[in-house]
Amino acid sequence: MSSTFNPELDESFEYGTAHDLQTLTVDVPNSLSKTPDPSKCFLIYIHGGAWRSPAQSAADFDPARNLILNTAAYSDILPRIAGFASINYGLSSPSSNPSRIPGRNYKYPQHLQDIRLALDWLRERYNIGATDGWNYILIGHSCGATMAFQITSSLTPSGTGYRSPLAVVGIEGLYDLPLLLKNFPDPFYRQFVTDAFGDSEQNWADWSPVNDAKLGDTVTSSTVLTIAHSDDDELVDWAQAEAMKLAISKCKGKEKTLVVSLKGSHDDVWQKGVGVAEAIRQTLNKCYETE
Ligand SMILES: N[C@@H](CC(=O)c1ccccc1NC=O)C(=O)O
Repeated sequence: MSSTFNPELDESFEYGTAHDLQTLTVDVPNSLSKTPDPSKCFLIYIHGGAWRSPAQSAADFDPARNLILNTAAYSDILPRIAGFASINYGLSSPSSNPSRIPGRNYKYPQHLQDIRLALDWLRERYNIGATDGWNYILIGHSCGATMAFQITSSLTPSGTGYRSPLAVVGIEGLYDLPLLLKNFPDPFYRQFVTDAFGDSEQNWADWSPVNDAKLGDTVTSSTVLTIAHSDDDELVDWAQAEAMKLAISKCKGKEKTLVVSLKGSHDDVWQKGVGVAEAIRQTLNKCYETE
């Protein structure tokens, strides 16, 4: 018997009907059992793009997924992977020129509500993430990393019908929005934060994962929290990763914190795929290291 993952289904589905970005792509074996195999987990990706770039989408996960599936260098982690999913979600638009297209003028927490709908859909359809369901790892790039951590603290309290993710992987993530704006005075940064979160600076701090007191109460002590960042990132600095490391060190799961140093520019890490794939490899190895 080969343990190699052989995707039979690579499809786009609608997880909602409010607009055309409520879709996700799924890549799983057709015969996937509802009964989970505890030696495997699902990889669920949340793309970046500053909550508003029309150029980024669920397809951002393709280069890393293809590397993992087709490159001998990743054959060590392939047996751990039950499938891949990648989520599209509604976007913001410049407040100076608001879009009239449905799903293009989002304000927080609408983006996050779409992520939750997508996860609910995966849970209903494939039993991914249900209390008795498949294990999963949430992976996010840039603002996708922000949302991966934000959504985790609403999924994990008992009674939600979800199990804790095996890991949360933040790549080139935004974790402390006031600090980001302080370190990057270019008006573009303030603009995209305002477009997504409105004018209230308090709101920016409240939504920053570094200030999420619930994260530590909700993840289990075995949840791996990965902060991956590249020295070559020209758009987001290490100060974000450092701030999140400090915040995580106060969590119950701190012994499972993993810091991964990547190479390549902010967008190289997903466009070339090596950075995202490498963060996933190290995370999976950490998740299963005690076996
Ligand atoms: N390529 C994006 C820029 C972008 O995504 C970005 C820029 C600075 C800091 C973070 C960013 N994205 C995070 O999700 C754009 O064209 O809007």
